[in-house]
Amino acid sequence: MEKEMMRTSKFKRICVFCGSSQGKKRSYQDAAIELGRELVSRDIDLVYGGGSVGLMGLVSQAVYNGGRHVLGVIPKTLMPREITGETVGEVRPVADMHQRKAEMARQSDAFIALPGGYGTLEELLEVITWAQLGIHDKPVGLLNVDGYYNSLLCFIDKAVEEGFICPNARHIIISAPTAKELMKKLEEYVPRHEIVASKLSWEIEQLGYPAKCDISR
Ligand SMILES: C/C(=C\CNc1ncnc2c1ncn2[C@@H]1O[C@H](COP(=O)(O)O)[C@@H](O)[C@H]1O)CO
Repeated sequence: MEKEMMRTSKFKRICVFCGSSQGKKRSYQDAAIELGRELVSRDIDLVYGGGSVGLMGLVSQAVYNGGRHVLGVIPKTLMPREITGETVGEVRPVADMHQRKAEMARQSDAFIALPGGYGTLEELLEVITWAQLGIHDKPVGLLNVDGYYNSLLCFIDKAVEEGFICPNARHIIISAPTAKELMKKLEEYVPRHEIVASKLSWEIEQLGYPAKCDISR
């Protein structure tokens, strides 16, 4: 009870998308560990794609070492240790990649993408699209370590300029260079975009979303 009153964040669980590789620069690895520690310092639990490979292993180990709960959501096909390594904390096996993304989203109050490749980009763009459509109203953060995502952010600005993303929807992505700055922005985030359809009008059962969300607008 006392611990609950001292809670330093409005988020209970954050989903982190990140590379299954470590990347070439030490700064990417340091940022994954720093993000894990930042979540711990704010009493936030981790949801992620499971396993110990790449940045995924570093962020999950940092959160686990800090005493917070770690939930790895992993398709059964990727479960063999030789593919993804050991998962610390709780492992939730799911049937496929679609179920994994729905379950990671359902379990989390916000999303953060660290540097990564195709898998990370796909996960990030999907939760942004879902926010735009009104499937969820959870904040989406981009940890832009050493400017790794500058070209993606420029591309998104170009899409706004060219009329493919509406200016208010540009604000769905919250970016910052450090975990501390990003967490501060995520805590303060208020959606500005028009949603296409209310969360409740989506196929809630199919997407696995609870009828009521912890984070309200
Ligand atoms: C492809 C390789 C290993 C596969 N191992 C993975 N284990 C767990 N989760 C994974 C794996 N690969 C992708 N994911 C998910 O996508 C994101 C990382 O993908 P990226 O392409 O490396 O950015 C991550 O958030 C997971 O949810 C050999 O490297």
